[in-house]
Amino acid sequence: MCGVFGVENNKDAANIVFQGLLSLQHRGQESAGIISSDTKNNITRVHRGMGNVSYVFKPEYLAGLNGDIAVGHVRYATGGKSSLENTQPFWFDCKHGRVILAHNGNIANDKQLAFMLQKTGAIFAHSSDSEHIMHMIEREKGDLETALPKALKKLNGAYALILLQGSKMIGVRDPHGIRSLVLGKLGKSYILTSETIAVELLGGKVIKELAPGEIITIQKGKIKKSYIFDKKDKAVCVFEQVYFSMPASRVQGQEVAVSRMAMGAQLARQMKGIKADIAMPVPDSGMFAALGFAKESGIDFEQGLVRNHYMGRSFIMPTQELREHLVKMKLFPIKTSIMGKKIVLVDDSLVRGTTSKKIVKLLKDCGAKEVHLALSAPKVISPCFYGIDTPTKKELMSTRMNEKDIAEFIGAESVTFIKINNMLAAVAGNEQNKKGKCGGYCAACFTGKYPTGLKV
Ligand SMILES: O=P(O)(O)OC[C@H]1O[C@H](OP(=O)(O)OP(=O)(O)O)[C@H](O)[C@@H]1O
Ligand SMILES: NC(=O)CC[C@H](N)C(=O)O
Ligand code: SF4
Ligand SMILES: [Mg+2]
Repeated sequence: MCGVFGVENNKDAANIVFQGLLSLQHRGQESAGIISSDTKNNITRVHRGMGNVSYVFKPEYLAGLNGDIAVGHVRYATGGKSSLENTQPFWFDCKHGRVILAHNGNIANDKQLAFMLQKTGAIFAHSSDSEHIMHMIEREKGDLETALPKALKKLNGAYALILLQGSKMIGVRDPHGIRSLVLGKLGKSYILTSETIAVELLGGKVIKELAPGEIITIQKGKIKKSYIFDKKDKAVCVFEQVYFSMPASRVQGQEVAVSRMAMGAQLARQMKGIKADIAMPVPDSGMFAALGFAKESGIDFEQGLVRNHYMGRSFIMPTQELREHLVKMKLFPIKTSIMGKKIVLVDDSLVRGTTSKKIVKLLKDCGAKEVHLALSAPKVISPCFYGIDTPTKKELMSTRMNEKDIAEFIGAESVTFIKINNMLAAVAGNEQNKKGKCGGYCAACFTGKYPTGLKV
């Protein structure tokens, strides 16, 4: 995950980035940073810290970040520990002058790269995979824009990058387009960011989602160059549709809320004939799937769980202890809605099982008669190496248990996962899905087939 946001040609650059990061907070809660440059006087200003955006950027820090170009990052660690030293953006003084880098994604061959780089004299200042990208660029001949595609071809993984060099802002999307990058316009400034909502909330206009393998160079309000440096089969992360993105954002042109409702409707068709009093969402991310389920099945939608919005997302917390604590603290039951009811509980996904176990118990403690858990994502059976922290198979509940065992373990009457083709049929860019392929989407965590050819 992680969120990136860059803006150029704007006197209020850091403040715009700050607002952009606020709207991307759901993509990374561990740390946040902004680097701005005053390009006339060649001054770079940096502020990074652990915690949420509004906590890190107290007004006095934000006020000190003046400049006309800036980039920001919210981090969900996947490579290297969750620490201040790994908080992005990073800046480097190198043969290309001062270069600033923000990365969403994960480099799967980072260990091999690190070994090679260190052996040949590299000194690392960070322990995250993102630094390796810059080292690789620096080893290539030519100016930054010449070196960039040569270096990127040596990476195996997923990346949406924003680089700043003087008044230039460069955006890169990996050859499969696994991670997203959106181009927007705000007055005379261009924006590059992870989600459409971050542009639109500021009153800007979304121009396009960058194409897989696209590099775009923008300078002083003008697009200087845009080309495809490497094109592979499109494989956009389907989990953006399932869980990561804001429902109001568009992924491959389709509003995420629409995709989630369609997934819920597909689930209802799969579970046709189920007898229940209410369809209840697990907020937040299960909300639209439950709505779709209720509409399609005719079972009443009822919100029996209320989320505390002052607390973050549990799945992206860095330790199991923190995840368990957060799930416990963040959902309140509405007892009147729950007591004596047969409930279809709709959530977007079951990964480690942390959420489901706690919630089913909560509902049963409040007097629910039956709980049938319905998931709008298929079984997660393989780790993600592209920017999600599910590094080992043994952490994934569906690799150890079938539906019956999971139901027993979490205390539910039944558990149903959406079938993979039904999920893919619900999302946009799905022409090939009808032929039974994951056309346009990466679904490796459900299939074990990695678009970049990784083997586990
Ligand atoms: O099986 P698990 O390992 O518990 O992971 C899956 C759960 O985690 C996510 O919720 P999260 O609390 O992160 O975010 P949300 O509030 O946006 O739903 C997701 O929506 C599922 O509820
Ligand atoms: N989730 C992400 O995009 C993380 C970016 C990078 N791999 C890091 O750990 O900082
Ligand atoms: S493996 Fe899963 S979470 Fe990772 S990029 Fe692919 S679809 Fe997304
Ligand atoms: Mg959830």
